[in-house]
Amino acid sequence: MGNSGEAVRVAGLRVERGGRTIIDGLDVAVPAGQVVGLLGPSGSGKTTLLRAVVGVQARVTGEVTVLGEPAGAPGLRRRVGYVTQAASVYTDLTVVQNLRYFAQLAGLPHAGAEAAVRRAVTAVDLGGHAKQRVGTLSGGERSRVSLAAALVGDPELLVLDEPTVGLDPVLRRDLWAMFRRLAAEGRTLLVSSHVMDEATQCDRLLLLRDGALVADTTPAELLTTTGAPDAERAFLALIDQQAATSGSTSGPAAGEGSR
Ligand SMILES: Nc1ncnc2c1ncn2[C@@H]1O[C@H](COP(=O)(O)OP(=O)(O)OP(=O)(O)O)[C@@H](O)[C@H]1O
Repeated sequence: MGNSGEAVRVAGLRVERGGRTIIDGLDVAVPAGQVVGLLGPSGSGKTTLLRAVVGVQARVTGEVTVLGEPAGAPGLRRRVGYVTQAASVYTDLTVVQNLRYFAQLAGLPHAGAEAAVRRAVTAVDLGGHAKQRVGTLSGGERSRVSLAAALVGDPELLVLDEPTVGLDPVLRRDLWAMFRRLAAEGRTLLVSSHVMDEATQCDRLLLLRDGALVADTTPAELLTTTGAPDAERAFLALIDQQAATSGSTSGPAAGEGSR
């Protein structure tokens, strides 16, 4: 992984979407081999940042370095797995057919592909649905197929945009256990969520609000610095603190439109 232990480095990132500046001068690093949670309210810029990391976001300025290469570089295609919020798999194919296709895209040799597909199906607990057409799966099952599609090529960096939305507590727990396992094996996971209790499962937390970093911390540090009893209240406390200190200088920090 090299690159001084960083999987991702973002420097001076600025992103415009629909004529608005969504992110304005963001600096942040994601250490390699960790599960890093990207948390923040709806509209805070999580997806935009993830898209910049994966290299699919237009109108980006600044530097985004991923596994030592510029974001979106062709050499990263097989090293980075990205799971979007909307399931991006083929509804007319079965689970296994989808995964075989993604294995091919990832350039896996035929011999290794079947084993990789089986591993991915097991990892997301879809063994019982392997031969089912994706179009007939439930929403949660379908999003797990997307996750499996990203896992099948065994990428070094997994960028997951709210992978646990719509999943029941047991599945969420199991998926987080899998994220932890993947990190223990040396992979890096950048996972967005607005479920604050998921924060406790991360090694590091990046808290985003209005496209700016409110905190780059650990779950334990977040609780001690704020004195809050849980991640949700800690986040709210940080927002209040920030609004109190920066409200007069940085515009609408405590105002309406931040959702
Ligand atoms: N194509 C676009 N044109 C204009 N504004 C956009 C566009 N795409 C996103 N935005 C705005 O950019 C901001 C950040 O959006 P983004 O999807 O990154 O937020 P998010 O934190 O991922 O939100 P959520 O948790 O709801 O998915 C939002 O205010 C959104 O309305």
